[in-house]
Amino acid sequence: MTDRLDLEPEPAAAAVLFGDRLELGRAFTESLARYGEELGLIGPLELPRLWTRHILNSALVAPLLRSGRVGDVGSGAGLPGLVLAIIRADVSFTLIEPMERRVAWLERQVAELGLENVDVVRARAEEAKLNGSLDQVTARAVSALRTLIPITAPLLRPGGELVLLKGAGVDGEIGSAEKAFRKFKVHDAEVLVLGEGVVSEVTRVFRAKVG
Ligand SMILES: C[S@@+](CC[C@H](N)C(=O)[O-])C[C@H]1O[C@@H](n2cnc3c(N)ncnc32)[C@H](O)[C@@H]1O
Repeated sequence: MTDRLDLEPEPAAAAVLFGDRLELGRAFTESLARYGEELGLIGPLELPRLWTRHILNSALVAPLLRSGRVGDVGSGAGLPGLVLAIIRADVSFTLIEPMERRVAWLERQVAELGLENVDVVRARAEEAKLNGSLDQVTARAVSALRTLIPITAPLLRPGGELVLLKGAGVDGEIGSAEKAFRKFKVHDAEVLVLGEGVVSEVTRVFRAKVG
């Protein structure tokens, strides 16, 4: 599989984003390229753009994290949670994922990469028994804000922050999520566009405080 993958088409951005963790980032990406399709973690069409669309897309979020405890809801293949844990060794990550096969993959990657800042919890976010304990919550490609806010916001401590990776339709999602904003006390919401002029595919983040 790796012969179909251009592992690092944007080396300057990769060096800046990963710094001295670049080798670990490459090791994770190579594992995902090798086993991701077979394990149902990543579609075959995504392999050639694994680095630009998935790894760098996740890595761009790293500077938004404060030191503390971050939960990644619906980690799946480890996006963005494992990529962020590789870059931010100073942050404690809890990867929340209900599917057994994906949890096994995440646990194996944590062991193989030697990451000491990651716990993996097998659960749906709404059943994860983490309510009110996290400083920030990330999620990528899990669901629209209208349904994502009710499962992510309760995990945060008062004043905690949502850092949700979103597509180009994020403004429409915000318009449809007003009821959830009110119910879960979401405020100071903003959309950040990360990586403009640095990478070929920018990352959009919905960031907001809760409580
Ligand atoms: C489309 S995948 C995206 C995976 C990864 N975040 C990515 O960007 O590639 C959605 C993931 O969310 C998980 N998921 C769905 N509902 C969830 C819930 N209520 N709590 C936690 N994870 C959930 C699924 O099992 C799946 O792994």
